[in-house]
Amino acid sequence: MKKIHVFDTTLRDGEQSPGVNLTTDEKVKIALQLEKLGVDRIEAGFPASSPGEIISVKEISRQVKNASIAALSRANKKDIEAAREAIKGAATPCLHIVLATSPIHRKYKLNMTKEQVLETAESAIRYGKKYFDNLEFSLEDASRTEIDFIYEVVHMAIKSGATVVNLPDTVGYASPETFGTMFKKIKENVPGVENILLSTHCHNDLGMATANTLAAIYNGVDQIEGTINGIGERAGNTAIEEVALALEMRSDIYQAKTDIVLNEIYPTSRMVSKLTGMMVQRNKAIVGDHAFSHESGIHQDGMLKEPTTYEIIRPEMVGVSSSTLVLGKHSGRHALKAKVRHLGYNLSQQELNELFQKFKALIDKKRYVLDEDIRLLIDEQYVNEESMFTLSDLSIAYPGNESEITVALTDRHQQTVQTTTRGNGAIDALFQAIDQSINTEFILEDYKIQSNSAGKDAIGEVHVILDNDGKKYRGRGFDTDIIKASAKAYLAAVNRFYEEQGKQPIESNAYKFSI
Ligand SMILES: CC(=O)SCCNC(=O)CCNC(=O)[C@H](O)C(C)(C)COP(=O)(O)OP(=O)(O)OC[C@H]1O[C@@H](n2cnc3c(N)ncnc32)[C@H](O)[C@@H]1OP(=O)(O)O
Ligand SMILES: CC(C)C(=O)C(=O)O
Ligand SMILES: [Mg+2]
Repeated sequence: MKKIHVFDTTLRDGEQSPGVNLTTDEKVKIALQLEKLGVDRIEAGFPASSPGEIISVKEISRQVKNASIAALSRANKKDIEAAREAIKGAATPCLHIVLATSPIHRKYKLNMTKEQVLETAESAIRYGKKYFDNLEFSLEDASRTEIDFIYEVVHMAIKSGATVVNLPDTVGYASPETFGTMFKKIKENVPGVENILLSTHCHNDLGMATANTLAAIYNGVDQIEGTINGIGERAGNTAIEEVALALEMRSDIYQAKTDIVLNEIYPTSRMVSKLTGMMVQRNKAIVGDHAFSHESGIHQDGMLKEPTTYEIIRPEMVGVSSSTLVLGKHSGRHALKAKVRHLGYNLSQQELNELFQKFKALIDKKRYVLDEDIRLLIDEQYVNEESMFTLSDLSIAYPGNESEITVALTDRHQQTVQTTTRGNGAIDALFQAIDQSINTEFILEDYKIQSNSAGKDAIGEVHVILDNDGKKYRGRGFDTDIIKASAKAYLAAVNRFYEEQGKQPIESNAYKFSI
């Protein structure tokens, strides 16, 4: 079996999904989980994009011990220096230089001739090689580049010292047939290609990212790039979990394997979804809620007789499991620990203790605590503990047919702000009250609510996207009370706003007191 190297770009291309802006702590958590998942290289970010990005990439480089850490850079010295500064502490750093090669990008974006593209790329690679043994060069928009020019650029990159050459389908334009042929031709026509890792990076604009990636593997690539849950720019990137499973299930075709630890897939997917706020589509392959559900009679009959009639992947294989252990009012820490393990999470003793307190609080409100409830409680623990504001009190009244909300928010300095507002419904009043408390106005661009477990007392999950001056902030909140879940989601987005801007709240006129 040929080994396929996995280059994860959840923290770089994945973070390019609109509205996703992870804090350093969140990025480190994801990076450590990606390492556990067994990816070979983690693209930690694009350091030249902001000083905050350099800090995050540095911290990831410090904490991740086994996986190689890559940083993206345009083909210029300034970007390369920023990348160098950010990943110099990594165990195995890798500089990733990108420059577009297609006629459209050359003409309209870069305003460069073919010769200028070659010269610019070569001098960037040679400059980068002074500091980095591992260097990847990407021909952005390769799938729309003339094949002869691809040969020239790939050859130049190899001669200049690139150790990985990546051919992305940047705009998701490729089809498996043409994309596979491109790699076959490169292997046949470019001298020295056998001495480097040939890589691919696909986007999902036509829903073919996984198919194109597999076609590339079939035609000889050594490395694939992608993200968890397929998040990323526009329609997203290749979903790593889909490729890993396709290779596992169809080794008869591809004769290739990744080092992905399959049963870490589901916990990783959950973590990425919760921290990015990007919900996984229910029918998404491998990690969607319905990926292993069987609804119709004939299928259920088949499953009962012999699961392989309708199930090609055992859910446990990817870390999805349901157990017969029922958690209730009288359950203790041992049962909770066993359930947590069964659900695919590894928690420290302190995390388990915190979860136990939350579990006991929930069982006072809910008759049965289901697997999904436990997952939500764990996911909620991922919320940044360093939040600017937390919800300390909330009450609702309906005087004269109007909705009136009183909300109390506590900041990091233990100052509490209390505001009472009326609105056109409880949610309108609630969000206005929060805006007034923090003296900042957000546009509510999206609001979604769903029940995540069964029963009238189920936990509600709310997602919001807020807009402030054109920038988007996502937030998520859980509670058995949906008004509280909405307040938590709104505050999670507000906290992201403050985190990103490094801002202090503006003094508000709301009633303020210390606790
Ligand atoms: C295919 C991909 O996903 S590539 C990664 C995309 N990711 C991102 O862009 C996220 C981070 N980006 C950013 O924060 C900003 O774009 C920055 C800080 C990098 C640059 O910001 P600005 O200096 O304001 O430039 P802006 O983004 O508006 O324009 C890009 C410039 O880089 C040039 N450029 C684009 N790609 C490259 C490249 N690979 N190498 C060299 N120059 C490039 C463009 O031609 C343009 O130059 P111009 O100003 O001379 O026309
Ligand atoms: C930086 C490159 C690899 C990229 O993201 C793309 O071309 O899509
Ligand atoms: Mg990309």
